[in-house]
Amino acid sequence: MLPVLTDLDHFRSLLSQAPAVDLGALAAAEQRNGQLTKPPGALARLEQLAIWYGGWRQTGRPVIESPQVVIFAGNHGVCEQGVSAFPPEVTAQMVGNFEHGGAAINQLAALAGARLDVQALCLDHPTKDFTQGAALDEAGLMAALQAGWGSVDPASDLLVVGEMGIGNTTSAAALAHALFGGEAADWTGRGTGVDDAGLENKTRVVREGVALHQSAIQDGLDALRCLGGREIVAMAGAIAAARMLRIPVILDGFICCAAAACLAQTADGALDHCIAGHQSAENAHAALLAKLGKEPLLSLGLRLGEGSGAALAIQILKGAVVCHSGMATFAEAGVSDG
Ligand SMILES: O=C(O)c1ccc[n+]([C@@H]2O[C@H](COP(=O)([O-])O)[C@@H](O)[C@H]2O)c1
Ligand SMILES: Cc1cc2nc[nH]c2cc1C
Repeated sequence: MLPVLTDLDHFRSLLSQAPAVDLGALAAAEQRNGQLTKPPGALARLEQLAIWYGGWRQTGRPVIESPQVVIFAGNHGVCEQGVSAFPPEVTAQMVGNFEHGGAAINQLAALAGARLDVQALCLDHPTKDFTQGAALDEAGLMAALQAGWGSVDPASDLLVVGEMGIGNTTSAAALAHALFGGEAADWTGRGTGVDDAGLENKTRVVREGVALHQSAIQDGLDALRCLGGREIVAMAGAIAAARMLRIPVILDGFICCAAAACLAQTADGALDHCIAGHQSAENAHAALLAKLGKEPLLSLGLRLGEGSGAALAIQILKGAVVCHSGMATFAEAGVSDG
């Protein structure tokens, strides 16, 4: 059962005492892997994925039966600074599209056999423009965290979190810059497709926003309050809830990874139950994945968000797990093991 979140310090303490991978299950999965009818290591990364998944699911012979995809949507005051190629009303319009089954994620979640949930977070009340003040107050941060925390189905066995939010690559870039330093330009990309002048303006916005808040940011949760959008905060809440429930997570693109980075910069090892589904085309995603120590499963140049790359990667993880749990051992199949 998931505890009810009381306040931010409660969340911090839950993160720091989160369950670890089950070492017994990990050993059992490793042992089974060594007996399967293939040359040692021939399934390469698929073998490591299945063992990792079994460790978190606490079994040496895991199955994936009930994946869940949750998409959070939020609106961003920083759009007033002209940081996106699209207008903010597209966020609510796309929520309608998700609800009617017309978006890419609807197709990809269905293909992966995943349940899809959509949560629109106060779309009529954008966060404050973070170049003017903190994006959220503490109550707003808590509410969005709680929305994510409460969205995870305890009966699911794999989680993908996705997002929709015009302007959110600016917020994600600011979070990465605040958490990992460097220059604003290192973390700022074209998002939905701003031109060169747009990119320059967006980089200025990221630089100014981070300069305004840096002294107030001690950890990832401070960063989320100052610079985050509600959908980014909610993704962090859902990823943390999945950890409490021992549900492995596949991370999506740049914005999802910025949310995840806020957890990693709040408690060591907070992303041990996560793998990177893909590397998106957003400029800084590769650098962010490197900071997280995550190797993406796919690199298709996607830059859609919505959890789409991670939903596609469910199929890779399913492939790993069906081989691991369904293959015969050398002894069972009567194959000589060399
Ligand atoms: O997932 C990514 O890496 C990604 C890269 C570029 C754009 N997006 C999507 O595009 C939207 C944000 O782009 P922008 O230009 O409005 O900041 C948001 O809805 C994201 O889902 C997503
Ligand atoms: C149309 C559209 C669809 C999206 N899905 C995720 N982000 C998006 C941004 C736009 C602009």
